[in-house]
Amino acid sequence: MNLTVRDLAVARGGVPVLEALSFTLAPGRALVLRGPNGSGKTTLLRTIAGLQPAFEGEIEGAGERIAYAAHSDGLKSMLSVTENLRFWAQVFAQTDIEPALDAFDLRGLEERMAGTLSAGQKRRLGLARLMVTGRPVWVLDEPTVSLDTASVARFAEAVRRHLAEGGSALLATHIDLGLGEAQVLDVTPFKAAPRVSLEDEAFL
Ligand SMILES: Nc1ncnc2c1ncn2[C@@H]1O[C@H](COP(=O)(O)OP(=O)(O)OP(=O)(O)O)[C@@H](O)[C@H]1O
Repeated sequence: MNLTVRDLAVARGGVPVLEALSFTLAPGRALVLRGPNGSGKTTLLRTIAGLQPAFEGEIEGAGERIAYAAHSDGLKSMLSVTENLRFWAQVFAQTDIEPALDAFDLRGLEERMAGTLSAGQKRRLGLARLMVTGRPVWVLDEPTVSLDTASVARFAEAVRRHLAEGGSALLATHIDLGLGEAQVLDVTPFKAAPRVSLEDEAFL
C-alpha cells in the first residue's frame, strides 16, 4: 500500500507553513525531505504521523502504518535498554528485540538505564525502537542527530533492509545519508511543491 499525500497544507499555530504538497511513497521506496530551517518539514512529518490535523488536503495509507521517530528520543530514562525495547515491542504486539539490538550496536549496553546513555547511544536506542514496531512506514525527523559516522552508516543500512523487506521511509534530514537512490523532495514554504511519484523508480 502506498502512502499518498494530495494537495496537502500543514500549519503551525494556525498559520499554514506548507501548501499544495502532493507525493506518493510506494513500498520499498525512500523519500528525503530537504529544506531550510523553519520550512515546515517537522510540521509535515507530524501531520503525516497523525499528531496534528492537516490544514487542507488528504493523506492516505498513514494511520497505524506509521512508525514516527521525532527529534527527541522519547526514551524511558529509568528503564534499561532492553526494558525500553521490550516495552515498545509490547505496545506494538511484537516480541523479538534481538535484531534491533544488533542493528543499532546496542550490545554491551543492554542493562544500562537509558538515562545514563550518551546522546548518540540514546539516539541509537530511539531509532532501534522503529524495528520493534513492525510498522511499514518509517517517518523520521532528523534521525542522525548525535550519531557518529559509523552509526549513520548502520542507520542507513537498517533503512535499506527495511525497504528491501517492503517497508518505506520518509525522512527529514540536512545530511547525506548515503541512500543514493532515495528520492528527494525540496520543501519550499508557501510555494506549490513539485509532484513526486516514487512508484516507477528503481528499487533502492
Ligand atoms: N509550536 C509552534 N507554534 C507556532 N509556530 C511554530 C511551532 N513550532 C514551529 N513553528 C513554526 O512553524 C514553522 C515550521 O517549523 P518546522 O519545525 O516545521 O520547520 P522545519 O523545516 O522542521 O525546521 P528545522 O529544519 O529547523 O527543524 C517555523 O516558522 C516555526 O517557527
